[in-house]
Amino acid sequence: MNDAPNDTVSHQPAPEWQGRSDPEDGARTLRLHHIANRDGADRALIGFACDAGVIRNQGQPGAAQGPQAIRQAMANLSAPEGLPGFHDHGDVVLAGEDPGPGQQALGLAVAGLLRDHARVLVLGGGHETAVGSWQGLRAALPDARIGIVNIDAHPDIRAIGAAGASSGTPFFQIHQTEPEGFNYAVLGLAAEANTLALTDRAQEWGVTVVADHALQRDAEAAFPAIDAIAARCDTIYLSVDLDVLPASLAPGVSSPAARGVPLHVVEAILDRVLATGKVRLADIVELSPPHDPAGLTARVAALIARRLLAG
Ligand SMILES: N=CN[C@@H](CCC(=O)O)C(=O)O
Ligand SMILES: [Mn+2]
Ligand SMILES: [Mn+2]
Repeated sequence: MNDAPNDTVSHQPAPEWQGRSDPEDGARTLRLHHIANRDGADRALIGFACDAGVIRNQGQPGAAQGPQAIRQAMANLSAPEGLPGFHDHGDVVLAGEDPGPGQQALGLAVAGLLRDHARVLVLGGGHETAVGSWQGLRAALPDARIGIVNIDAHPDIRAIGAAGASSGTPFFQIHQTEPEGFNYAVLGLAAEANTLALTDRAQEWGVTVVADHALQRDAEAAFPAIDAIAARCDTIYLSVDLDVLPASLAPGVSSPAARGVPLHVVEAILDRVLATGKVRLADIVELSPPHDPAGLTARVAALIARRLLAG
């Protein structure tokens, strides 16, 4: 990994992956912890231990513990058929109040990993993770038309106020950097959780929005948006904010959803996006372990991570 840009950022090496083994059942007993850090794997994992953006966004701190909790929940999941392995590159850790230096370090790391891997999965962190994820993809693919698919109750296009950039501003920041060719779809938006100013801005910027109401039974309503972005873009950055899920399943986020989009619908959306063959980069954000006492949200995040590594 590249050197951290300043002393508020450090790198925590990947932990040892450990878990259950069942040798008595023969060869096909691999779990994710068995295939972590295997030579030749073309999938990479990196964490962003940061909740500075959530705190600035008046949210609940805790997302900095997200990467470790997701890894732990992943370890004993079965290794999917056809996934030979993945490399874990540890965490970029931000200690300060400004997420910027951490996002920059994450971006450098992601860019490096994209050179050697077909897909990189980032474990956040608050949704400020997205700025680092996107910077890494842009650095690795300077000429690509990037499409962004964000599965989220919120568009996260808040203007930057006195507090500075936060977990509510990442896609505003990306739009500021590249207003031309801003290809952004938000799937699962909850009208009640966003002011009209934000939905107006989304409309003004040509953001594709599919409401949570349209995604209660199945994922059909999201397919045209996914297919259109795939047709327009060379590569897709897929971001999954766990607060899109109902609070009954994902209580451990800063801003839990009363309604939310059911997990089977989120999974069908993921499969459709992965089936485009254009996902080089994905992230899972907003897990807050202190608000997840039973570890349920981490388990849901782990299922999503497994799918994103495999698909
Ligand atoms: N990451 C973004 N989160 C939401 C949080 C809203 C809330 O705390 O109620 C947002 O900024 O819109
Ligand atoms: Mn978000
Ligand atoms: Mn959200």
